[in-house]
Amino acid sequence: MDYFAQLINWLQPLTDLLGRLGIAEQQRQSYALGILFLLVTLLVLLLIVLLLRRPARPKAERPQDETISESTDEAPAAEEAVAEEAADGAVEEPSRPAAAGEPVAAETEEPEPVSLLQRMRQGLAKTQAGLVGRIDSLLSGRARVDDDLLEELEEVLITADLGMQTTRQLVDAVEERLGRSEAADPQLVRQVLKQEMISRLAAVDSPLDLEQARPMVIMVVGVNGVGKTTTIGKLARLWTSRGKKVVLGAGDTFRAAAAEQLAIWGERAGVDVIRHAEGADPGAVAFDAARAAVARKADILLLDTAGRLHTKANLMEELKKIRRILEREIPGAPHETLLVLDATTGQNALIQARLFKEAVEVNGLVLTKLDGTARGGIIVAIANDLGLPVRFVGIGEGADDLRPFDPEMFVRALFE
Ligand SMILES: Nc1nc2c(ncn2[C@@H]2O[C@H](COP(=O)(O)OP(=O)(O)OP(=O)(O)O)[C@@H](O)[C@H]2O)c(=O)[nH]1
Repeated sequence: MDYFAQLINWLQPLTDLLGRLGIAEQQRQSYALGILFLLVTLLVLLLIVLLLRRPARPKAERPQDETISESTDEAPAAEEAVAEEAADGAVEEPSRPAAAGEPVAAETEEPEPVSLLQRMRQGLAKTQAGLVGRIDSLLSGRARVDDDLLEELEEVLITADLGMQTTRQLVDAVEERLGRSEAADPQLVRQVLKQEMISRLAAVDSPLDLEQARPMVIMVVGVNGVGKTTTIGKLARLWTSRGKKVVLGAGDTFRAAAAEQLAIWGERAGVDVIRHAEGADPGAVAFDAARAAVARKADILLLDTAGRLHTKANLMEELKKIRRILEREIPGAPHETLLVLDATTGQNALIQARLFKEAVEVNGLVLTKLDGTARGGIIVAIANDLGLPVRFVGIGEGADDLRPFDPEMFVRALFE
């Protein structure tokens, strides 16, 4: 009640003013209260409007300054020239720009919660259990290195997808370095295997040199569903976060969703995607992508290709044709032909690698889906048998789950 009396007191000047305006005395207080209520409501509304109109956070800067419309500028020239190479002239679709204001950079700034080694260990947990876990149980309780132990070791390595050739070499190395003496400590077997695996992987290891050309043209090949498109998206993200200007070419015109999937990755990474209509000639995409990469002064052109069986000669011919088109547009291109292999397919990945290597000049490998398999030992088999460097490994579906391959870290993640 006191409060009400006080309020009436505060409103006295307003009540007086209403009196001067000729409002009857009985109505002055209710008018004054009504006016007060209106003013408070207006004030609250004003505050809400001001809060809603607060300026948005500054937008993340796009890694490249050219607009996608340039891609359409080049289209006539590109189509004209492609018509010579490709009978079925493709229709250029403008590539998709990054969504306006999308905080592209924000995603790349996430703090690394666990160390690289730790993350690699998590990704390789299944292979760790299937390979090193089995080696450890084989060695536990043994008193010496003898024929039985070596035979069982051979079996473990073969069933863990290290392949005949690599298994034989590893077992021979153990035998050579430890002998079959009474004194040899079986626990040393573990040490020898670890060192041998590191040295075999390191012997063919060579990180991808992105500075060898500009634009550095990377053609990505592999069978269906191994993770080519995903790998390209992850690489685009990785390299743009390191200040490289990347252009993507959606050369998989066969699978309906492939170009769309690549466009989404392109948007996330803030890079241009050169794409044509579904079913178009992949050679035409390669041509336009090469032209666009040069025109836009890109550091890297990543070209996706449709998944194909290594056994289909006509599809392998198509890859050769794409190579020729790239080479004609950019001398030396493709500078890297990256073969993507699905680690979960084990020995089949080794067969694919062999056949792709014979058909097109594969320079490097990407092993994906290591997180989903106990067959990660296949990496040692492929690198050792084929003498090809593993450039990257996929240890999850997340955008940051593609890691540059480091032989020592890989083997340490398995053994330690
Ligand atoms: N767990 C896991 N999944 C992955 C990894 N890399 C790719 N994938 C998944 O594998 C599936 C196939 O990947 P895509 O990139 O579409 O494969 P693609 O080779 O382009 O397929 P095609 O166009 O059919 O040849 C997707 O669901 C990816 O998320 C990885 O390292 N780990």
